[in-house]
Amino acid sequence: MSRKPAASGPRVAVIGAGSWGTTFGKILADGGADVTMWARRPEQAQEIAEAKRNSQYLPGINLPRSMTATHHLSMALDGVDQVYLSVPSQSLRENLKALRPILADSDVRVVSLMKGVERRTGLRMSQVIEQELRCDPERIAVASGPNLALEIAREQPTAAVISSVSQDTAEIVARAARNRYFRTFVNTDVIGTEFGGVLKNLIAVAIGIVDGVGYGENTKASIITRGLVEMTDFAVANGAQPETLQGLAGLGDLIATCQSPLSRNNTAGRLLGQGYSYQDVVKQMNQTAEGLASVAPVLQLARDAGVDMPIVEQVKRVLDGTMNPRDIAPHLTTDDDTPQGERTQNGQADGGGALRRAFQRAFDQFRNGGRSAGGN
Ligand SMILES: NC(=O)C1=CN([C@@H]2O[C@H](COP(=O)(O)OP(=O)(O)OC[C@H]3O[C@@H](n4cnc5c(N)ncnc54)[C@H](O)[C@@H]3O)[C@@H](O)[C@H]2O)C=CC1
Ligand SMILES: O=C(CO)COP(=O)(O)O
Repeated sequence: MSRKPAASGPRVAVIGAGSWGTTFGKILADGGADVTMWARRPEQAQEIAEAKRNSQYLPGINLPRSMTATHHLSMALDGVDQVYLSVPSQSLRENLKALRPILADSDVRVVSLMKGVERRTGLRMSQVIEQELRCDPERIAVASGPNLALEIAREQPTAAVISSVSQDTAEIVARAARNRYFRTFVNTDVIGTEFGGVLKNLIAVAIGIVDGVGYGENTKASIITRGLVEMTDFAVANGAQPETLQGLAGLGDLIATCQSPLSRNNTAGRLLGQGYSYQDVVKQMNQTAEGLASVAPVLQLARDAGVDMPIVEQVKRVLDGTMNPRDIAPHLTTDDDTPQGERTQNGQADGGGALRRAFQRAFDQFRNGGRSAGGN
């Protein structure tokens, strides 16, 4: 048996050996980390550990020799510095319950690779992690960006963003999760970074519907552009910074997911556009299409924040079978047709965020006796 090459980086575990978890394990191992994958199924763990393959999720890809795998959680987590989570979002909470006894009182950093919100609570994945592990948010990071797994597994050059409320954590994780084909940037806007990944899935379902019914590039470009406005309004109303949505986790991922036939959300939309019902689509998908479960909680959050999301609303109606996919448009056809400002529904550049920040700066300056309060 060949000896495992020594790692130069941190010891990490990746929980979930589907297409993204396994690809991220490869990214980390190729960057020098000592990686152990945890797979739910023993035969999958065995294939990764022994054959250095994950033939179901990454056909044709050779995994690094240094990467190993187990289906025993305690073995995967033994002595780790960082844990990366990549299971379907709706199963995260139950998985965290098993991790809690091992991770709760440690200083291990926990990184979400997922792009969904919890259907029952509307919580983002980092919020579910914080609740279930009862851990300091400074220990949590999220990774997002235009990251179609199979392209990265083929080592095609790609960028991503690592976000944490702690700049330190973001930088530590970004240093581990980079190599010659994968470059990570950092930010501290966790809300914007997570919602970017969640919301582009919903717009990708809409674009799939457009493809499925056979409409062309104008319809797609209109929906992508108005979709970005919808994403920005929603995220900003929920506390994000608008510029995050212009970055890799917003616009970048929107482009990748809407354009690629590799996208499962796009594929699900295409089937809906071709006339398959929601139930048929779920049966046909053998991988995770997070957008389908995120539609309802996102619309609820939008209603709570007073944000209109006409494109996401139409996706919901198609899923519910109450709208003909051929009626999909960048606007609701039932809308009143009063001309709207283009940039956002409020006619402001970022849903009011810039205005709010300007007020905050003026207020801080006033409090400081006319001196600048510093920061931004
Ligand atoms: N595949 C991609 O290109 C990317 C995916 N993501 C995100 O990564 C997350 C994981 O997605 P993928 O790896 O693509 O999905 P996948 O469908 O390829 O794999 C899911 C994995 O989770 C396992 N699993 C299913 N139910 C489970 C449960 N109840 N408990 C534990 N494990 C369970 C499956 O056995 C499989 O190993 C999603 O949130 C997705 O949005 C993010 C970026 C890229
Ligand atoms: O998040 C992704 C690319 O960044 C993957 O998209 P899908 O989940 O639609 O395949």
